[in-house]
Amino acid sequence: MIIAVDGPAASGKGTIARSLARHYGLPYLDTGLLYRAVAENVRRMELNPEIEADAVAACDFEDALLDDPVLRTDDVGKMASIASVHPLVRAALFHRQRRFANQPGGAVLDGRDIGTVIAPEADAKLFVRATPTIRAKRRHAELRDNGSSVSLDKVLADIRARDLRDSTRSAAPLVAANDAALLDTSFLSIEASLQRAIELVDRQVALRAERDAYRSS
Ligand SMILES: Nc1ncnc2c1ncn2[C@@H]1O[C@H](COP(=O)(O)OP(=O)(O)O)[C@@H](O)[C@H]1O
Ligand SMILES: Nc1ccn([C@@H]2O[C@H](COP(=O)(O)OP(=O)(O)O)[C@@H](O)[C@H]2O)c(=O)n1
Repeated sequence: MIIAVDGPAASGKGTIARSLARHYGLPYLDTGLLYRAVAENVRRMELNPEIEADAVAACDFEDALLDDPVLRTDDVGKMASIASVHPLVRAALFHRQRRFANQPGGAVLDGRDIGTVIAPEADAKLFVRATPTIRAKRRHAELRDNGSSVSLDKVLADIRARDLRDSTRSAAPLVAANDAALLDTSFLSIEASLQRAIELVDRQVALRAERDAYRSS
């Protein structure tokens, strides 16, 4: 079973996707980390993420980079959003994500374009959202817990800028797939949003099974 979880920054998609993976016993990939690794590599190579050839040159990174806590910072998130605009960057990361999604037994992936581009055939798709202010408060608390002194205003401004860039780019923009179930976590606790996510996945999987049975009857 492939489960695609998409949504904007700090909507709760990672929390939900990780828990769905545990619940269904599936491997999990946070695809945002791949784009964050490219961004950090661009910085280390002293290249410019706005230049497509520079960003592409940074796509060849060591897997160990994915474990570096620096990838979780706000600045790297912003640079990732700049580098991920380029079609050739997305192409360079495409096969790795497809392979992960297509492994025997399936997988859970979260990102921006999982349900639309990486795994359009996914058995279940969620599009997770929450208001920008609530997302900024969550991300601010998270960054503060990790030792950052960034202000809430700056986090909110960064989230708004990232939403705009991610949803207006021409290559694989942030958009809900037509067949994705919407899950607004603004006023749900983590526990309640997980519960709802499991209900939505189970419902999509049951509907798909019914449809397949009908077609082959
Ligand atoms: N429903 C929720 N209520 C409160 N906090 C949440 C909720 N969902 C996630 N969080 C917290 O918000 C932060 C961002 O969540 P995360 O799952 O990493 O978002 P995303 O993967 O969409 O960027 C984390 O600190 C997480 O614990
Ligand atoms: N599948 C994906 C995942 C992330 N990204 C980009 O990478 C940036 C960082 O993604 P992320 O998922 O780690 O960010 P958060 O939602 O955790 O803040 C996003 O703002 C997107 O621009 C993407 O383009 N496609």
